Amino acid sequence: MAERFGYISRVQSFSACHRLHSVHLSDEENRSVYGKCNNPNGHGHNYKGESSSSTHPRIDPLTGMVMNLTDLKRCIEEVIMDPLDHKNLDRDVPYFSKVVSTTENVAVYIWDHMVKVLPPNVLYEIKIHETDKNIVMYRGE
Ligand SMILES: Nc1nc2c(c(=O)[nH]1)N=C([C@H](O)[C@H](O)COP(=O)(O)OP(=O)(O)OP(=O)(O)O)CN2
Ligand SMILES: [Zn+2]
Repeated sequence: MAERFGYISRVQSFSACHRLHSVHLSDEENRSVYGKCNNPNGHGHNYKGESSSSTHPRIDPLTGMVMNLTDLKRCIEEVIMDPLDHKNLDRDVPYFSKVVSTTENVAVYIWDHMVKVLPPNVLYEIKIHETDKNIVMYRGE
């Protein structure tokens, strides 16, 4: 039987607040760079994260799966929901105490933590919708 290849992905929404503020910039530079998003009291988002499988995942002929989506769900709970959902990213997540909580850096954070708990060569892309219009994709580069 010819080998088959498929792609899997799981979407998960999470809510968090943050403030765009870089420790490497002065207060005036922060205001200039981030504008309203530098408001000291922060603001919130209903983020939507999507974890997609690797570039060429084989469908196991015995199980019929690329990987069990239940395992991906458990990984998302551990890496995204537990540390990020209903949190203040800058105050509750140590990683963002020195890293500005842009959507790009949220995607990098999720990638760096998810790649440690998934089987090797499975994770292909993390896509984060910060708003309906602002979307970031990260592939581990
Ligand atoms: N490169 C990035 N730019 C911006 C980010 C980011 O993470 N990476 N984040 C923000 C702010 O967090 C902000 O909350 C999002 O911008 P905002 O203008 O509120 O969102 P929309 O563009 O969807 O708002 P509309 O007014 O409806 O267009 C800013 N920049
Ligand atoms: Zn924001």
